Amino acid sequence: MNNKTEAHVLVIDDEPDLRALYELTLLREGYVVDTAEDVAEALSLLESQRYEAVITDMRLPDGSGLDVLTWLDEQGRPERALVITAHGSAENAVEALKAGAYDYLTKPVDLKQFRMVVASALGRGLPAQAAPAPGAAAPAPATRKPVQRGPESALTRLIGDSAPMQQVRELIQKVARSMAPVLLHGESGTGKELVARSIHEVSSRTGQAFVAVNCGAIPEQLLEAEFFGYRKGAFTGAQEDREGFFQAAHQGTLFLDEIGDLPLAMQSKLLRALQERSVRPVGAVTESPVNVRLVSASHKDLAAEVAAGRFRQDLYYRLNVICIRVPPLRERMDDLPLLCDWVLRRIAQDAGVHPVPRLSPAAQAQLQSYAFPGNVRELENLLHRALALVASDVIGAEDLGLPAAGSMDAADGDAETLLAEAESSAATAADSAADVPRVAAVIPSDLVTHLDMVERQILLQALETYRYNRTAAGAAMGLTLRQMRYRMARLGITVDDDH
Ligand SMILES: Nc1ncnc2c1ncn2[C@@H]1O[C@H](COP(=O)(O)OP(=O)(O)OP(=O)(O)O)[C@@H](O)[C@H]1O
Repeated sequence: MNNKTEAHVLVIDDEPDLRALYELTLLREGYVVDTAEDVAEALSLLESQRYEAVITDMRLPDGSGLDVLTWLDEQGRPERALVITAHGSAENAVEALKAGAYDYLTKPVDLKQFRMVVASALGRGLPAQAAPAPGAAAPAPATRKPVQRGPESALTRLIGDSAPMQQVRELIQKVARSMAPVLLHGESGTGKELVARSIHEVSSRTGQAFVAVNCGAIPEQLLEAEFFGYRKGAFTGAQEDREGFFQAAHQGTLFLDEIGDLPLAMQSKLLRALQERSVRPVGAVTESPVNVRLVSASHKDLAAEVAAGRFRQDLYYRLNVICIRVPPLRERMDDLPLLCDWVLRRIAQDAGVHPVPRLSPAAQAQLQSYAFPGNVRELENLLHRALALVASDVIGAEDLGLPAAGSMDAADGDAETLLAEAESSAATAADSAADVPRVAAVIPSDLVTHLDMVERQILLQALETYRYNRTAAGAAMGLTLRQMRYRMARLGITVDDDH
């Protein structure tokens, strides 16, 4: 029995047997329980009493569980809501999460899972049997990104006051209050992992594990073992029990980066684990429940991947309950001074350099006019390199190793400074196409992604120039319509009509 709790829980269900079953299960856990059989009775109890959690059936005689959720939201009530949905009704579950439910359970309710989900909603420890198998080794570190734990929280490290970043921050705070899966969409280097980590740290799971996995970095034949663990002797080389990412992230958050890279077979297994909330290690006979909050990310347009048959629609639906778009740096250039400042301070501190070097006005102007196809990661690399090369404590434009003016059109306000500073001819908007090969003046940390981004920019530019006529835009670059279609699909570019 859980003795640290006197939590009040309200159960709403019109079936007397189920109501009694839930009540009894919760009483055994040491909670104080009230029950209601419809929306009206539930609301009258809620008006006179605060609860820590409300568990409601979706279908009720005088309305729906969503009515209770809406009421709680409108009243600004702090109760965490759990919704019980009919079996196979993914729509209901997604709808409930979008309406603000903390989590959902599917009928027929598995009592072990029921206890686990309620405990999680109440921020309590979980039943012992839900924990990973005792003695199981942690997953192979090679496939886990190192956890960077600094004194500052991830949210504090997420620099930027621009409107798009403020929006991202608000969404982080909002989604951290529930268990709803979150899909982060954004180009490489925009800070998706930092956002995922922030969601974890703001949520009640903060003291637990945050496990970050790059799905594209794991060989296909190892995926199942890495995700779900394995038992000793399951295959040659399995010399001990080993837990997978799911067990390692138990009670915490699992961040699946580049989820679009998972092969279809693994997508099915992942979907099953999410639906059942339990995993079966390779070579094990039974499944064990896991309580994991999932955040996934992709730089690909997953909807386009679904349309192309490369990503399971049902999995996409499950992952994409809440989508946060992490904007590219070029869409939030207002944040550049703050970011430069922060990055320079950090690099100088790590390198023991005093005083922290500053950027000359010319260097600032040049950065401001650069497109940053590799986003914040590219900015970091660029400043790292500049700091290593600079002889004084002022970083000049020449230390950045960028073309005289970036691959993007010079920002209006900076054009004069750029003209004055650049020794070579200044770029104008008309020069930008000719500048493209110079985008890689700084050696990219990930060439393939970098080239994809460059290609994407060129295709978009051509499409815009030719009013989204793919045949004309393709022809201008020596591509047939077929080749153009292929490249656009690969890079997730869509246009409305088939021109
Ligand atoms: N808003 C930001 N403030 C401060 N640092 C940031 C910000 N966004 C990104 N960074 C830094 O940029 C680097 C790349 O960020 P991160 O790994 O989160 O990007 P990502 O979108 O997950 O990239 P990828 O898709 O390639 O994995 C990290 O060092 C991160 O700390």
